[in-house]
Amino acid sequence: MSSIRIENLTKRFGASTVLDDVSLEIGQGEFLALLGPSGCGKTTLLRLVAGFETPSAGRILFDGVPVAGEGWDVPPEARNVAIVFQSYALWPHMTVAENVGYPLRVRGVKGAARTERVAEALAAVELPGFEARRPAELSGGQRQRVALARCLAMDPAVVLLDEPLANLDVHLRASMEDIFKRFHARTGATMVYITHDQAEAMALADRIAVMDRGRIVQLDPPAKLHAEPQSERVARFIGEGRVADCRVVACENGAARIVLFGHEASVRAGAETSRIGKGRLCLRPGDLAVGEHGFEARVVSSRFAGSHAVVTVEPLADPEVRLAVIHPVPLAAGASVRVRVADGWLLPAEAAVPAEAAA
Ligand SMILES: Nc1ncnc2c1ncn2[C@@H]1O[C@H](COP(=O)(O)OP(=O)(O)OP(=O)(O)O)[C@@H](O)[C@H]1O
Repeated sequence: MSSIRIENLTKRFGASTVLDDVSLEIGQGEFLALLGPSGCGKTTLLRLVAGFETPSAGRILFDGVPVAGEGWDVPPEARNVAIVFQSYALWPHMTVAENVGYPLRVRGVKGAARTERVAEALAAVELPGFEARRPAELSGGQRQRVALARCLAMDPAVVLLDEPLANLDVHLRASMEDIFKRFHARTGATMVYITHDQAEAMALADRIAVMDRGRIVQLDPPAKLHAEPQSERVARFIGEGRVADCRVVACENGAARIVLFGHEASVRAGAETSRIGKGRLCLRPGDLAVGEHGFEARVVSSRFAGSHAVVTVEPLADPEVRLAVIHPVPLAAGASVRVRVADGWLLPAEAAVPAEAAA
């Protein structure tokens, strides 16, 4: 396993800057997810780490040793990096055992030693006994597990995964998430995992780097990212967050009293935040409750989600705002309700600009 240090990395293609002064440290054996909308630069960052692209500025170090930038350009094969793509990239003419054993063959591992390592890798991804099959005889999930087993056999220091579950259905994704976790525990490899699926990133990663237009806009463990978004953009991107204007009447030691649509409520704030006046509040569906108290609102629509419903409401005090509320059952459109603020997160002051104005 290697630590990865990315320093002021910029990548331009012609006139467009695809990565803009990105700095990031990934610890030895850490599982880091790169999360962001299509085109934000995730794959480009991964390709730079792998060595398929060279930086326009900045540098990349593995275990403190430069591999790219400022005159350094260690080729991909010398970086001990394995890559798992969504397309699996298995050789169709080879058996599963030959595919998994290929990196070992290249390194000169022969005979029983190779057979043993292949069997071990296949057991780790729960495909024992599949050695003689060809990729065409496998399901999508099984192919992806063979690709992982090939990675495992290589014993890489760094594993880069580019949306490896994108081609799989929902059920397979869940079971593959478990396999990735076990794979990570077994190899101890440093893993960088690209996804635009936040649930996947939350389920797998130690930390998540949220990217937006070539920059990292927040880097935090999943729970903190969800609970304490540092900008309006992240607040909206993660966990169906909605943002509304509020008035802060008291704020200290991580707790704030706010007035939202004429009603007072207690919410969370950054420990260092102490201000009163105008504020912007991030509200997740689970932060609100329909009941006997709270601000008046009208139900716009309801979406049934299995164990509960997500009800969209518009406050009477500001019908432009749409908020989502978790409720046991769907509610009829047009119904009058009261909504209580049970929790919420006061966005840091520097984030209190509308997303459009910040764009
Ligand atoms: N070789 C290239 N030449 C020119 N532009 C490129 C090249 N590679 C990527 N880009 C551009 O860089 C931007 C970022 O692309 P990148 O593939 O890194 O995004 P991404 O976040 O991985 O997106 P997705 O989730 O859709 O894969 C895009 O606008 C893309 O068109």
